Amino acid sequence: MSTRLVVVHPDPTVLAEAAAARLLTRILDVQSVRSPVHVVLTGGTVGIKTLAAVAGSPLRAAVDWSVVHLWWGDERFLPAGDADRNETQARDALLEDLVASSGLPAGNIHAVPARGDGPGEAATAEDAATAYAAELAGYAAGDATTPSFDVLLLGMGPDGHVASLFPEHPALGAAGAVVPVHDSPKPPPDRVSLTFATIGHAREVWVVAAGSEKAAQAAAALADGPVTQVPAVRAVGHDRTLWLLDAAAAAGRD
Ligand SMILES: O=C1O[C@H](COP(=O)(O)O)[C@@H](O)[C@H](O)[C@H]1O
Repeated sequence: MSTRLVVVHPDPTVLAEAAAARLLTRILDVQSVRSPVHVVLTGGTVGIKTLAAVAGSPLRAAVDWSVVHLWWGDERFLPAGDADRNETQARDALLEDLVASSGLPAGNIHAVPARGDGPGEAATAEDAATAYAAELAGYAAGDATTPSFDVLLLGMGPDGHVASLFPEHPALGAAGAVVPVHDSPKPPPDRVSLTFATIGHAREVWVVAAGSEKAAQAAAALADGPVTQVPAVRAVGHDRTLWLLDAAAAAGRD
């Protein structure tokens, strides 16, 4: 049975530091029993702040990064290196440093293909979704279509979206592992996202969110509101779901 825990931190900086410490400890714990370790990263304010906190943590030296594989829950379908790509922000905050100084193989970074016509790039969000799904399938066991992610991090927007699964959007009900998303209400309009089926296949899902603008939707999700209005309600891990909030984002709860 899946369990849920809500942890509230005083402010976004403490939240990011605590999430980073928790993430590094989770990787270490998993490495004690199996390898490789599969982690899904998120974009967004707290997601990137968490990666910056990992970069500055002494605990990162305890991890064997050579067996850690990094994925994304969603991506903005933009050219490689675009500052708005979740991949670009994660590389700048942490990943380039891990490759340069901590033994993370560049090949363990599994980004969603960028928009373009070069090697490894995709002409459409559909092509990017197909390629990303194939990459995921290559690391899946048995009949699964994706790895059993050890941790899947998700930010949450003020509208309650997670990954690129927005309220009232057809992608909410998408089948398969990965879905191309068009007409996103938050720019850019074209995106690629894991589906809820894939998110639910993760052993642990952690939702990280800060700020008073998130309070109403965090409360609605924790009160099991309708997925069409508050997609974050479907952010549930197979074994465990963690909600890591700052006090402002937690303030809407009873
Ligand atoms: O566009 C996105 O937004 C969400 C949340 O971002 P935030 O800045 O409000 O924290 C993020 O989780 C998602 O990965 C990203 O593509």
